[in-house]
Amino acid sequence: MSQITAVSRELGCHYKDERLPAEEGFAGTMEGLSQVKIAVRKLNIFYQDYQALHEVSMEMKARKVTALIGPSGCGKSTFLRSLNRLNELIEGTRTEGEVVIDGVNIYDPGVDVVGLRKKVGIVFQKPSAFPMSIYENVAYGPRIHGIKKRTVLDEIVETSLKQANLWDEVKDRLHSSALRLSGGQQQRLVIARVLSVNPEIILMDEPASALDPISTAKLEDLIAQLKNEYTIVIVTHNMQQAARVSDFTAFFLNGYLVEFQPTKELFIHPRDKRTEDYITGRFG
Ligand SMILES: Nc1ncnc2c1ncn2[C@@H]1O[C@H](COP(=O)(O)OP(=O)(O)OP(=O)(O)O)[C@@H](O)[C@H]1O
Repeated sequence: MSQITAVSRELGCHYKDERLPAEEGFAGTMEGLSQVKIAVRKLNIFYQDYQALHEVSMEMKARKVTALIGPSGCGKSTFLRSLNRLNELIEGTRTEGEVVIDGVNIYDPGVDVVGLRKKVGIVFQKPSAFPMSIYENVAYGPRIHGIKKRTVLDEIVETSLKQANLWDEVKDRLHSSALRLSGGQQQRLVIARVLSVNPEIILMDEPASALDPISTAKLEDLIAQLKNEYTIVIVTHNMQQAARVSDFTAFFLNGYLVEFQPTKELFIHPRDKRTEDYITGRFG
């Protein structure tokens, strides 16, 4: 099965080259009316003298999943990390342009970075449970933000684990080491940890790339649930995954945003030849 046929299956429709009628009426529907949560304007990012992103502008909508796709090294992770100012932890990086979240440019002087990273949580590729109990992994963030009362922490831990679809699997061993969990469980634990501090946006950098197919399916189900409450931006190498989980897809190439469209539109009617070449597997 070709890559594009596999993607078409996930979308429940057909790519134009498959010579079946493409779906119409995608743009301009309710999608167009949802609120913009993150607006990126003319973003340039440099590692020392190397420019990793060039004049990237795009808007991500509230309670939608936006997927970032593109070949290795095209700038997806750099872009993702710019959304909660994580790049500045890497020495020698420089950012120009604006990332406006709920009307505030997060690069303005005076922005509280700790508060920003609470509001915009991130999940990385490799599940990174802390070497402590399951309970303490989830209670860690709320404790740092000043919550001490045990009953409140208990409630946060339970709610976050339930939201991350992990509660039933761990409720009888909350005080055993998180490192004994499987990779898929650890990844959901990390998501519970992110949820425990009440974020509004969740960034995910290839969250399923180290997971087996069953854990990946669970994670994708979880993403579908979480978007009812959170705005999600996900980097993925897997186009079928982008087709399955996202509402919008951005295609990056060599540090440039080549195309950004509703996911179905991008996969059925790519506007740019380079997007078409990438999604049909001609390179990447
Ligand atoms: N810390 C760094 N120092 C210098 N250059 C970097 C650094 N991190 C990334 N780069 C460079 O910036 C460019 C974009 O990297 P980035 O990791 O954002 O791409 P990516 O699309 O996420 O790649 P991948 O899919 O392989 O993770 C690459 O050329 C990379 O080599």
